Amino acid sequence: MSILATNISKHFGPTAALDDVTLEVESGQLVALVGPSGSGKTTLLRILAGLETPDPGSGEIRFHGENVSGLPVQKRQVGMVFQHYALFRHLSVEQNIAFGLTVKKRVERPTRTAIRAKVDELLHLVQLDGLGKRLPSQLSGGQRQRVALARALAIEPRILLLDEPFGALDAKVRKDLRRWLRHFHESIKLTTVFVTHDQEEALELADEVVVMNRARIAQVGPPQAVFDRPESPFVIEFMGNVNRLEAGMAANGSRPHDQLYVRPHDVEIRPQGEHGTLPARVLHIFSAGSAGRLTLERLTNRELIEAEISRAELDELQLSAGQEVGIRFRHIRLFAKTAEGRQELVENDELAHSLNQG
Ligand SMILES: Nc1ncnc2c1ncn2[C@@H]1O[C@H](COP(=O)(O)OP(=O)(O)OP(=O)(O)O)[C@@H](O)[C@H]1O
Repeated sequence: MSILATNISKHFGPTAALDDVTLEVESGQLVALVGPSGSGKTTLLRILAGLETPDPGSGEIRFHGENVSGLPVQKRQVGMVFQHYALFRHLSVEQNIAFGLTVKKRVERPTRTAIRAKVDELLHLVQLDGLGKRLPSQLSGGQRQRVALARALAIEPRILLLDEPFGALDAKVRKDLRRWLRHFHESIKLTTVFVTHDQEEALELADEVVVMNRARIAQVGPPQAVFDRPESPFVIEFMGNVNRLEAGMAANGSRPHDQLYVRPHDVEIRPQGEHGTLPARVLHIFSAGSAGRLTLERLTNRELIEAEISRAELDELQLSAGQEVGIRFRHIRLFAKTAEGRQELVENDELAHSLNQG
Protein backbone atom coordinates (compact mmCIF):
# COMPACT_ATOMS: atom_id res chain seq x y z
CA MET A 1 0.00 0.00 0.00
CA SER A 2 1.46 3.28 -1.07
CA ILE A 3 -0.85 5.65 0.79
CA LEU A 4 -2.87 4.74 3.81
CA ALA A 5 -4.75 7.58 5.45
CA THR A 6 -6.98 6.36 8.24
CA ASN A 7 -9.82 8.09 10.06
CA ILE A 8 -8.89 11.60 9.01
CA SER A 9 -11.13 14.44 10.21
CA LYS A 10 -10.65 18.13 9.63
CA HIS A 11 -12.77 21.01 10.85
CA PHE A 12 -12.48 24.67 9.97
CA GLY A 13 -14.41 26.25 12.83
CA PRO A 14 -17.82 24.62 12.72
CA THR A 15 -17.36 23.34 9.14
CA ALA A 16 -16.39 19.72 8.73
CA ALA A 17 -14.14 19.55 5.66
CA LEU A 18 -13.37 15.88 6.31
CA ASP A 19 -15.34 13.56 8.51
CA ASP A 20 -13.55 10.34 9.43
CA VAL A 21 -12.16 9.66 5.97
CA THR A 22 -10.09 6.58 5.22
CA LEU A 23 -8.25 6.30 1.93
CA GLU A 24 -6.03 3.52 0.62
CA VAL A 25 -4.01 3.84 -2.55
CA GLU A 26 -2.03 0.96 -3.98
CA SER A 27 1.44 1.54 -5.37
CA GLY A 28 1.61 2.82 -8.91
CA GLN A 29 -2.03 3.74 -9.17
CA LEU A 30 -3.55 6.86 -10.62
CA VAL A 31 -6.39 7.87 -8.34
CA ALA A 32 -8.96 10.60 -8.89
CA LEU A 33 -10.66 12.46 -6.06
CA VAL A 34 -13.88 13.75 -7.51
CA GLY A 35 -16.88 15.42 -5.92
CA PRO A 36 -18.88 18.61 -5.80
CA SER A 37 -17.42 21.90 -4.70
CA GLY A 38 -16.75 21.93 -0.98
CA SER A 39 -16.83 18.15 -0.56
CA GLY A 40 -13.32 18.07 0.91
CA LYS A 41 -11.12 17.01 -2.03
CA THR A 42 -8.53 19.73 -1.74
CA THR A 43 -8.43 19.45 2.02
CA LEU A 44 -7.68 15.74 1.77
CA LEU A 45 -4.93 16.36 -0.78
CA ARG A 46 -3.39 19.12 1.35
CA ILE A 47 -3.43 16.86 4.39
CA LEU A 48 -1.66 14.13 2.43
CA ALA A 49 0.94 16.68 1.34
CA GLY A 50 1.45 17.98 4.86
CA LEU A 51 0.23 21.49 3.98
CA GLU A 52 -2.64 21.07 6.42
CA THR A 53 -2.89 19.09 9.63
CA PRO A 54 -5.86 16.89 10.53
CA ASP A 55 -7.86 17.62 13.70
CA PRO A 56 -5.76 16.88 16.77
CA GLY A 57 -5.98 13.23 17.67
CA SER A 58 -7.61 12.25 14.39
CA GLY A 59 -6.12 9.74 12.06
CA GLU A 60 -2.79 8.74 10.71
CA ILE A 61 -1.07 8.91 7.34
CA ARG A 62 1.36 6.31 6.09
CA PHE A 63 3.39 6.38 2.88
CA HIS A 64 4.75 2.96 1.94
CA GLY A 65 4.19 1.85 5.53
CA GLU A 66 6.04 4.77 7.11
CA ASN A 67 4.00 6.98 9.41
CA VAL A 68 4.44 10.48 8.00
CA SER A 69 1.74 12.17 10.10
CA GLY A 70 4.27 14.22 12.05
CA LEU A 71 6.49 15.10 9.08
CA PRO A 72 6.46 18.57 7.56
CA VAL A 73 5.82 19.00 3.86
CA GLN A 74 9.52 19.10 2.82
CA LYS A 75 10.18 15.75 4.49
CA ARG A 76 7.28 13.87 2.97
CA GLN A 77 8.84 13.53 -0.47
CA VAL A 78 5.70 14.44 -2.33
CA GLY A 79 5.59 16.18 -5.67
CA MET A 80 2.80 18.68 -6.10
CA VAL A 81 1.17 20.49 -8.98
CA PHE A 82 -1.68 22.91 -8.50
CA GLN A 83 -4.09 24.57 -10.85
CA HIS A 84 -2.40 27.93 -10.53
CA TYR A 85 1.00 26.70 -9.54
CA ALA A 86 2.81 29.71 -10.79
CA LEU A 87 6.23 28.94 -12.15
CA PHE A 88 8.93 31.41 -11.18
CA ARG A 89 8.48 34.02 -13.88
CA HIS A 90 12.01 35.32 -13.88
CA LEU A 91 13.57 31.84 -14.05
CA SER A 92 13.94 29.84 -17.24
CA VAL A 93 12.20 26.52 -17.70
CA GLU A 94 15.44 24.72 -16.78
CA GLN A 95 15.94 26.79 -13.66
CA ASN A 96 12.34 26.20 -12.64
CA ILE A 97 12.73 22.45 -13.00
CA ALA A 98 16.05 22.45 -11.17
CA PHE A 99 14.74 24.65 -8.37
CA GLY A 100 13.93 21.89 -5.86
CA LEU A 101 17.42 20.46 -6.31
CA THR A 102 19.39 23.72 -6.17
CA VAL A 103 17.81 24.71 -2.85
CA LYS A 104 18.77 21.45 -1.16
CA LYS A 105 21.26 21.57 1.67
CA ARG A 106 24.83 21.43 0.40
CA VAL A 107 25.38 17.84 1.57
CA GLU A 108 22.24 16.61 -0.20
CA ARG A 109 22.59 18.77 -3.28
CA PRO A 110 23.51 16.94 -6.48
CA THR A 111 26.48 18.25 -8.45
CA ARG A 112 25.89 20.77 -11.21
CA THR A 113 26.47 18.12 -13.84
CA ALA A 114 24.04 15.79 -12.14
CA ILE A 115 21.40 18.55 -11.97
CA ARG A 116 21.94 19.30 -15.67
CA ALA A 117 21.46 15.67 -16.58
CA LYS A 118 18.36 15.42 -14.43
CA VAL A 119 16.82 18.51 -15.98
CA ASP A 120 17.47 17.18 -19.49
CA GLU A 121 15.96 13.86 -18.57
CA LEU A 122 12.86 15.57 -17.17
CA LEU A 123 12.51 17.90 -20.15
CA HIS A 124 12.53 14.85 -22.34
CA LEU A 125 10.04 13.04 -20.12
CA VAL A 126 7.51 15.88 -20.34
CA GLN A 127 8.26 16.31 -24.05
CA LEU A 128 9.71 19.78 -23.83
CA ASP A 129 13.16 19.01 -25.24
CA GLY A 130 14.86 22.14 -26.44
CA LEU A 131 12.62 24.56 -24.56
CA GLY A 132 14.75 24.73 -21.42
CA LYS A 133 16.05 28.23 -22.04
CA ARG A 134 12.63 29.82 -22.46
CA LEU A 135 10.84 31.81 -19.82
CA PRO A 136 7.43 30.59 -18.63
CA SER A 137 5.80 33.54 -20.43
CA GLN A 138 7.05 32.09 -23.71
CA LEU A 139 5.15 28.83 -23.24
CA SER A 140 1.54 27.76 -23.75
CA GLY A 141 -0.65 26.92 -20.76
CA GLY A 142 -0.35 23.20 -21.38
CA GLN A 143 3.44 23.44 -21.68
CA ARG A 144 3.61 25.39 -18.42
CA GLN A 145 1.68 22.69 -16.60
CA ARG A 146 4.15 20.13 -17.93
CA VAL A 147 7.03 22.24 -16.61
CA ALA A 148 5.27 22.32 -13.24
CA LEU A 149 5.03 18.54 -13.41
CA ALA A 150 8.72 18.21 -14.29
CA ARG A 151 9.58 20.50 -11.38
CA ALA A 152 7.49 18.33 -9.04
CA LEU A 153 9.26 15.20 -10.29
CA ALA A 154 12.77 16.62 -9.94
CA ILE A 155 12.94 15.84 -6.25
CA GLU A 156 12.11 12.18 -7.00
CA PRO A 157 8.95 12.12 -4.95
CA ARG A 158 7.42 8.96 -3.55
CA ILE A 159 3.97 10.28 -4.34
CA LEU A 160 2.58 12.78 -6.79
CA LEU A 161 -0.34 15.02 -5.80
CA LEU A 162 -2.16 17.08 -8.41
CA ASP A 163 -4.90 19.58 -7.59
CA GLU A 164 -7.01 20.36 -10.65
CA PRO A 165 -3.85 20.35 -12.74
CA PHE A 166 -5.73 21.16 -15.93
CA GLY A 167 -8.34 23.37 -14.34
CA ALA A 168 -7.20 26.64 -15.82
CA LEU A 169 -6.74 25.36 -19.37
CA ASP A 170 -9.18 25.48 -22.24
CA ALA A 171 -11.18 22.40 -23.20
CA LYS A 172 -9.02 21.23 -26.08
CA VAL A 173 -5.68 21.57 -24.28
CA ARG A 174 -7.25 19.97 -21.26
CA LYS A 175 -8.28 16.91 -23.25
CA ASP A 176 -4.86 16.59 -24.85
CA LEU A 177 -3.09 16.94 -21.55
CA ARG A 178 -5.41 14.40 -19.97
CA ARG A 179 -4.42 11.78 -22.53
CA TRP A 180 -0.83 12.79 -22.19
CA LEU A 181 -0.98 12.36 -18.38
CA ARG A 182 -2.49 8.89 -18.71
CA HIS A 183 0.27 7.87 -21.07
CA PHE A 184 2.87 9.55 -18.90
CA HIS A 185 1.59 7.72 -15.84
CA GLU A 186 1.86 4.39 -17.66
CA SER A 187 5.52 5.12 -18.30
CA ILE A 188 6.55 6.17 -14.79
CA LYS A 189 3.96 4.36 -12.62
CA LEU A 190 4.39 6.80 -9.77
CA THR A 191 1.53 6.66 -7.25
CA THR A 192 -0.56 9.70 -8.11
CA VAL A 193 -3.62 11.29 -6.56
CA PHE A 194 -5.34 14.04 -8.49
CA VAL A 195 -8.28 16.23 -7.64
CA THR A 196 -10.85 17.10 -10.26
CA HIS A 197 -14.42 18.28 -10.20
CA ASP A 198 -14.87 16.87 -13.69
CA GLN A 199 -16.49 13.43 -13.63
CA GLU A 200 -15.52 12.68 -17.18
CA GLU A 201 -11.90 13.45 -16.43
CA ALA A 202 -11.97 11.14 -13.43
CA LEU A 203 -13.59 8.31 -15.37
CA GLU A 204 -11.29 8.64 -18.34
CA LEU A 205 -8.02 8.97 -16.48
CA ALA A 206 -8.05 7.12 -13.22
CA ASP A 207 -7.42 3.52 -12.23
CA GLU A 208 -9.49 4.16 -9.16
CA VAL A 209 -12.11 6.84 -8.57
CA VAL A 210 -12.85 8.20 -5.10
CA VAL A 211 -16.18 10.02 -5.06
CA MET A 212 -16.49 12.53 -2.23
CA ASN A 213 -19.62 14.11 -0.85
CA ARG A 214 -20.00 16.35 2.18
CA ALA A 215 -16.68 15.62 3.84
CA ARG A 216 -16.98 11.87 3.36
CA ILE A 217 -16.11 9.27 0.77
CA ALA A 218 -19.30 8.21 -0.97
CA GLN A 219 -17.77 5.41 -3.05
CA VAL A 220 -14.44 4.08 -4.22
CA GLY A 221 -13.85 1.83 -7.20
CA PRO A 222 -12.57 1.48 -10.73
CA PRO A 223 -14.26 3.90 -13.16
CA GLN A 224 -16.57 1.33 -14.62
CA ALA A 225 -17.77 0.07 -11.25
CA VAL A 226 -18.49 3.57 -10.01
CA PHE A 227 -20.36 4.37 -13.21
CA ASP A 228 -22.25 1.08 -13.58
CA ARG A 229 -22.77 0.10 -9.97
CA PRO A 230 -23.30 3.32 -8.07
CA GLU A 231 -24.01 2.66 -4.42
CA SER A 232 -26.20 5.67 -3.79
CA PRO A 233 -28.47 8.15 -5.53
CA PHE A 234 -25.74 10.73 -4.96
CA VAL A 235 -23.15 8.77 -6.93
CA ILE A 236 -25.45 7.94 -9.83
CA GLU A 237 -26.50 11.59 -10.11
CA PHE A 238 -22.99 12.95 -9.78
CA MET A 239 -21.20 10.54 -12.11
CA GLY A 240 -22.66 11.36 -15.49
CA ASN A 241 -26.04 12.24 -16.91
CA VAL A 242 -29.01 10.36 -15.63
CA ASN A 243 -32.80 10.55 -15.78
CA ARG A 244 -34.58 10.42 -12.49
CA LEU A 245 -38.02 8.93 -12.99
CA GLU A 246 -41.10 9.51 -10.94
CA ALA A 247 -41.68 6.52 -8.71
CA GLY A 248 -44.98 5.21 -7.41
CA MET A 249 -48.00 5.52 -9.64
CA ALA A 250 -46.00 6.51 -12.68
CA ALA A 251 -43.84 3.41 -12.56
CA ASN A 252 -45.55 0.07 -12.00
CA GLY A 253 -43.94 -2.03 -9.33
CA SER A 254 -42.06 0.78 -7.55
CA ARG A 255 -42.99 2.37 -4.26
CA PRO A 256 -43.42 6.10 -3.76
CA HIS A 257 -40.16 6.49 -1.84
CA ASP A 258 -38.06 4.54 -4.29
CA GLN A 259 -35.67 6.44 -6.51
CA LEU A 260 -35.55 5.29 -10.09
CA TYR A 261 -32.81 6.15 -12.55
CA VAL A 262 -32.15 5.50 -16.21
CA ARG A 263 -28.96 6.51 -17.96
CA PRO A 264 -29.58 8.32 -21.26
CA HIS A 265 -27.81 5.57 -23.19
CA ASP A 266 -30.27 3.06 -21.74
CA VAL A 267 -33.21 4.78 -23.41
CA GLU A 268 -34.19 3.19 -26.72
CA ILE A 269 -36.11 5.09 -29.36
CA ARG A 270 -38.71 2.96 -31.16
CA PRO A 271 -41.52 3.63 -33.60
CA GLN A 272 -44.65 5.17 -32.14
CA GLY A 273 -47.10 2.62 -30.74
CA GLU A 274 -44.68 -0.33 -30.77
CA HIS A 275 -45.64 -2.94 -28.20
CA GLY A 276 -43.73 -2.62 -24.93
CA THR A 277 -42.84 1.04 -25.36
CA LEU A 278 -44.00 4.22 -23.67
CA PRO A 279 -45.45 7.04 -25.73
CA ALA A 280 -43.27 10.12 -25.86
CA ARG A 281 -42.74 13.24 -27.93
CA VAL A 282 -39.41 14.49 -29.21
CA LEU A 283 -38.73 18.01 -27.92
CA HIS A 284 -35.13 18.70 -28.94
CA ILE A 285 -32.50 16.97 -30.98
CA PHE A 286 -28.81 17.73 -30.48
CA SER A 287 -26.80 16.24 -33.25
CA ALA A 288 -23.64 18.34 -33.18
CA GLY A 289 -21.59 15.92 -31.07
CA SER A 290 -20.20 12.43 -31.52
CA ALA A 291 -23.45 11.00 -30.15
CA GLY A 292 -27.02 12.07 -30.78
CA ARG A 293 -28.84 13.43 -27.78
CA LEU A 294 -32.58 13.85 -27.51
CA THR A 295 -34.91 15.44 -25.01
CA LEU A 296 -38.27 13.73 -24.94
CA GLU A 297 -41.46 14.20 -23.00
CA ARG A 298 -43.44 11.21 -21.78
CA LEU A 299 -47.01 11.73 -22.83
CA THR A 300 -48.60 10.07 -19.79
CA ASN A 301 -46.95 12.19 -17.11
CA ARG A 302 -45.05 14.92 -19.00
CA GLU A 303 -41.81 13.69 -17.47
CA LEU A 304 -38.73 14.86 -19.40
CA ILE A 305 -36.37 12.12 -20.54
CA GLU A 306 -32.89 12.50 -22.00
CA ALA A 307 -31.78 9.86 -24.45
CA GLU A 308 -28.41 9.28 -26.04
CA ILE A 309 -28.07 7.25 -29.20
CA SER A 310 -25.37 6.85 -31.80
CA ARG A 311 -25.12 9.31 -34.65
CA ALA A 312 -25.74 6.48 -37.10
CA GLU A 313 -28.95 5.56 -35.33
CA LEU A 314 -30.02 9.18 -35.12
CA ASP A 315 -29.48 9.66 -38.85
CA GLU A 316 -31.38 6.48 -39.59
CA LEU A 317 -34.38 7.41 -37.44
CA GLN A 318 -34.80 10.75 -39.22
CA LEU A 319 -36.53 12.29 -36.22
CA SER A 320 -37.86 15.78 -35.99
CA ALA A 321 -38.96 17.90 -33.05
CA GLY A 322 -42.61 17.37 -32.19
CA GLN A 323 -42.67 13.83 -33.52
CA GLU A 324 -44.21 11.08 -31.38
CA VAL A 325 -42.22 7.92 -30.73
CA GLY A 326 -42.12 4.98 -28.36
CA ILE A 327 -39.37 4.77 -25.75
CA ARG A 328 -38.09 1.75 -23.93
CA PHE A 329 -35.84 1.62 -20.88
CA ARG A 330 -33.20 -1.04 -21.26
CA HIS A 331 -32.06 -0.83 -17.72
CA ILE A 332 -33.38 0.84 -14.61
CA ARG A 333 -31.60 1.36 -11.33
CA LEU A 334 -33.79 1.57 -8.32
CA PHE A 335 -32.75 2.73 -4.90
CA ALA A 336 -35.10 1.48 -2.20
CA LYS A 337 -35.13 2.77 1.36
CA THR A 338 -33.96 0.11 3.80
CA ALA A 339 -35.41 -0.29 7.27
CA GLU A 340 -32.46 1.80 8.60
CA GLY A 341 -33.33 4.59 6.21
CA ARG A 342 -30.41 4.02 3.85
CA GLN A 343 -30.85 3.92 0.12
CA GLU A 344 -29.95 0.57 -1.35
CA LEU A 345 -29.43 -0.28 -4.99
CA VAL A 346 -31.72 -2.91 -6.40
CA GLU A 347 -30.95 -3.91 -9.98
CA ASN A 348 -34.37 -4.34 -11.37
CA ASP A 349 -34.85 -5.44 -14.93
CA GLU A 350 -38.29 -6.80 -14.18
CA LEU A 351 -39.26 -3.30 -13.20
CA ALA A 352 -37.88 -1.99 -16.49
CA HIS A 353 -39.98 -4.57 -18.30
CA SER A 354 -43.14 -3.74 -16.41
CA LEU A 355 -42.50 -0.01 -16.73
CA ASN A 356 -42.08 -0.29 -20.47
CA GLN A 357 -45.56 -1.77 -20.68
CA GLY A 358 -46.89 1.60 -19.57
N1 LIG B 1 -8.75 27.38 5.09
C1 LIG B 1 -10.06 27.18 5.25
N2 LIG B 1 -10.77 27.91 6.15
C2 LIG B 1 -12.08 27.70 6.33
N3 LIG B 1 -12.80 26.78 5.67
C3 LIG B 1 -12.18 26.04 4.77
C4 LIG B 1 -10.77 26.20 4.50
N4 LIG B 1 -10.42 25.30 3.54
C5 LIG B 1 -11.53 24.63 3.22
N5 LIG B 1 -12.59 25.05 3.94
C6 LIG B 1 -13.97 24.53 3.88
O1 LIG B 1 -13.90 23.11 3.96
C7 LIG B 1 -14.82 22.51 3.04
C8 LIG B 1 -14.06 21.62 2.07
O2 LIG B 1 -13.27 22.43 1.23
P1 LIG B 1 -12.32 21.85 0.09
O3 LIG B 1 -11.59 22.98 -0.50
O4 LIG B 1 -11.56 20.71 0.62
O5 LIG B 1 -13.41 21.30 -0.95
P2 LIG B 1 -13.21 20.85 -2.45
O6 LIG B 1 -13.98 19.59 -2.58
O7 LIG B 1 -11.79 20.81 -2.82
O8 LIG B 1 -13.95 22.02 -3.22
P3 LIG B 1 -13.62 22.74 -4.65
O9 LIG B 1 -13.95 21.72 -5.70
O10 LIG B 1 -14.58 23.87 -4.66
O11 LIG B 1 -12.20 23.14 -4.63
C9 LIG B 1 -15.58 23.64 2.40
O12 LIG B 1 -16.77 23.84 3.10
C10 LIG B 1 -14.64 24.82 2.56
O13 LIG B 1 -15.36 26.03 2.62
